[in-house]
Amino acid sequence: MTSKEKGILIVLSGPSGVGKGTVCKALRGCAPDLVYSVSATTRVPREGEVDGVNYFFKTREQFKKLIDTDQILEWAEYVGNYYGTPRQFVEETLNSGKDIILEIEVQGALQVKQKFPQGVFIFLLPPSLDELESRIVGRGTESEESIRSRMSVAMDEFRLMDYYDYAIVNDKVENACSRIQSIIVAEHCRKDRVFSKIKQWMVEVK
Ligand SMILES: Nc1ncnc2c1ncn2[C@@H]1O[C@H](COP(=O)(O)OP(=O)(O)OP(=O)(O)O)[C@@H](O)[C@H]1O
Ligand SMILES: Nc1nc2c(ncn2[C@@H]2O[C@H](COP(=O)(O)O)[C@@H](O)[C@H]2O)c(=O)[nH]1
Repeated sequence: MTSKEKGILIVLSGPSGVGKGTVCKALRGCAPDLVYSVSATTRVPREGEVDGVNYFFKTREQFKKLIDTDQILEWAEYVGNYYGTPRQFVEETLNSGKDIILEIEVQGALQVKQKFPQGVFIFLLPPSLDELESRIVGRGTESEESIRSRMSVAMDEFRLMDYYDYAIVNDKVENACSRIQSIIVAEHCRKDRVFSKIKQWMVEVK
């Protein structure tokens, strides 16, 4: 019997406002087979955000219960709110052979790296710090205080970039998208991933 090859877990991190969400949205068009993890958060929804689509919006009590019942793969507190990845959806997607992308901040990414060292960790960079700030400001969703906190957290995040496998610049959304797609294609060709399939052939032929 042939065992199904598992999908690849991809983590996309980068400072707030760099364009992770925008790039992921564009990826949906050019990489339709990629599955997107929807996180849980205690943050209040922004205008237009839909529960279950952008996030699963939770109270602090509900979020803590998810942690206590082992339903969260990783979680972190970011600028006063909790964010976490529902575990079951990620595991089921990988077991079904599909690739999944998690758009999460660095503390959570490091937890994922411990649990899935074979995952692919991508850090998205802005073309410059000025451009980063003008993207957060231009989005128009954050208070001045939140913008300051997010810019300050960004500096801590840059320090942890070394834990990532790839760093790509989001100069233009289409460039960032095609860079991520190239990484995914290359990762599928890594000999250790391909070799596990060949080993299965060897077992079958014996
Ligand atoms: N390549 C780009 N060039 C110019 N503007 C961009 C680019 N990518 C994203 N933006 C703009 O930057 C702003 C922030 O983008 P986005 O919300 O996707 O960032 P994010 O990294 O997901 O932020 P957060 O982590 O806070 O959710 C948006 O207004 C978006 O339109
Ligand atoms: N550790 C996790 N971080 C997450 C998750 N979902 C989103 N995030 C990150 O939080 C910040 C802020 O997001 P925002 O929507 O309030 O702007 C950003 O860096 C996201 O990538 C998660 O499940 N775990």
